[in-house]
Amino acid sequence: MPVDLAELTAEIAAAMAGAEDRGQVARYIPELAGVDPAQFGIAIATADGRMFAAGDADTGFSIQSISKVFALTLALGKVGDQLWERVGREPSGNAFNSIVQLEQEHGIPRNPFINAGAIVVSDVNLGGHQPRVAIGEILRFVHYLTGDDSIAIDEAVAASEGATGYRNIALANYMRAFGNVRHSPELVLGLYVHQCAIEMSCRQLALAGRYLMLDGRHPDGGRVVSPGRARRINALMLTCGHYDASGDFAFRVGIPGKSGVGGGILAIVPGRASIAVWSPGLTEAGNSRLGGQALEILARRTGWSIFSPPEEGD
Ligand SMILES: NC(=O)CC[C@H](N)C(=O)O
Repeated sequence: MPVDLAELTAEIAAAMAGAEDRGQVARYIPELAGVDPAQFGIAIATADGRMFAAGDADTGFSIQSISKVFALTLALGKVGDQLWERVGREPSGNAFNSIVQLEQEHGIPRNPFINAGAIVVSDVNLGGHQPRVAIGEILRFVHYLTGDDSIAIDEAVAASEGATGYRNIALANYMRAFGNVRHSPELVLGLYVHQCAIEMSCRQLALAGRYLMLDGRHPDGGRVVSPGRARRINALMLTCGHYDASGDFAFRVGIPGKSGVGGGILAIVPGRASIAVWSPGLTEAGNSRLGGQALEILARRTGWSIFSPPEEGD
């Protein structure tokens, strides 16, 4: 029998409201340290155009590394498969902000979803312009995907990370030394911290992810990316979207997902659903603790793991 998604989202939100171990809110970006960990939201946009939401699904949060999905989509649109000469496609097995592999691997980051890889993607998206121009382009892309022009950048979060992001400054400079960052690190990071500081609610994020469940199509009929590209972005989300906990996420949930240290996760069930969950407390690996648990329950109850055979009438 098909699952009632209205009931299920409400049930998951209620279970998460009472959860005791909620993880730790990110502290290394000062502006994020003050976010109330008691919050939880979930929103599901389905392929047939319905939306189910529960909990704090309309509260805005910092999407942080989830922005790497949209930035990657734009960069692939600009340089196509040439991007893969500068960024790999393998899980890193290291923390999101690790520098350790870069020396051995000649300044080529393992994948576009760790910070080093996303910084190279920002270098591509900068394309000789001022950060302001490239930031405008990413925001316009998100407006187009959601149909919501109210989505904006939280300038306080961007400034907070810009002032304290010493690891990212190190990563950008290190890759500059290898020639894999081509603009000034300061300009590239200007773009990077602003894209991370985009604020969205679960409902908005679920809308933004729809092209990835629809084989690259915009729900309004246009094409955002080719089917093959949508498939590959989903593959990268499954293998690299949760950093060194990507294997565990695939094991427990079995759905492509991209997390951010703001506590959000965007998860894509190809052909079925674009899901956003948010709870600010994180695991040690920097992924939303309750967000991961919520998706685990959702996948089990719906049979939406990509490793499950499709059920008739579902
Ligand atoms: N995992 C994340 O969300 C990291 C993004 C954050 N802006 C950083 O660069 O550290």
